[in-house]
Amino acid sequence: MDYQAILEEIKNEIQPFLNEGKLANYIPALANVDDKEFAMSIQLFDGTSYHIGNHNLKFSIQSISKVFTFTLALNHYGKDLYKRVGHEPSGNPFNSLVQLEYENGIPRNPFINAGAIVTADSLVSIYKKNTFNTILNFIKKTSNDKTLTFDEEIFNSELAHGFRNFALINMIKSFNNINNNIDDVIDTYFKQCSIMMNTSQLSKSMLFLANHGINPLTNEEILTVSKAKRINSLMLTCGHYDASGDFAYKVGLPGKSGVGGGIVAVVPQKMAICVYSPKLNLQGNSLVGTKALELFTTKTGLSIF
Ligand SMILES: NC(=O)CC[C@H](N)C(=O)O
Repeated sequence: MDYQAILEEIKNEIQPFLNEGKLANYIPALANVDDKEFAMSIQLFDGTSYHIGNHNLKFSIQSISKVFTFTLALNHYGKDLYKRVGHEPSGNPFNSLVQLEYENGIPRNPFINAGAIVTADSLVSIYKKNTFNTILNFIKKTSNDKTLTFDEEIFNSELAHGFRNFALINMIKSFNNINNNIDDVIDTYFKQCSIMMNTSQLSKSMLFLANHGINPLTNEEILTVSKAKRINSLMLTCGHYDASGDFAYKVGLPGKSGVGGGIVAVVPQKMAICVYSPKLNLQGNSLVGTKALELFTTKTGLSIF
């Protein structure tokens, strides 16, 4: 298949949609980006990659980081982790508080903010003050890239404006589902969200999920087959919050979005894809990113269905 030609077609066809959607300005530093930006990368198992747009432009990975932290936590705790965070879609916005009280501080899944905060807490229990470094090193390993860093300004901006996340963590703590100091946990969570990557690095970093847990570029086992299956299914059912059904319907791939405008998607046994465009739809997922992935699976037939 001529992937480069397909990427060119997609770039042409998404042009009208670049005017739609809205930047995530509830974290003020996230709005300091060119809102018409578009980039897309495809990474195959043999090391070949295809790109369109500004694939060297780094953006804040935001909730895409939740895939990495959940992978780390699942590796460490196994099934016990599900006592503290579930694996059902929430049907609610990513930062919603309502369900959490009814459900006694047990977040529905690890990809909504509440679930990612509990996941971060579970990692702080193991790695203490070294938690963020452990997360960053893990992403460096999966992407085979030692240069990754986080953006201090975005981190501080979220720390200063993350009222929702402070409400979530306090509510969860009141149900005894946070074991560590709130500031240490929230610090870890905001830092992981502020990690900066481009579409090329992110597509590489997700390859292990397309290959039964083994990074095909390094042959390193990141996860067992069974755990890789679980994470893919969580990405399919929960990776786009209350638009997960819509994403599965239109795109038909396990995927994870972030409010920084990135989306990663996994084509089992074949490739990982990342697309970036910062303006978001109403559910907080990249509007053009979703459209581009829909065009990709329509043109190539490469959906899981
Ligand atoms: N959906 C997202 O990417 C949300 C992450 C963001 N840091 C927040 O907590 O609000």
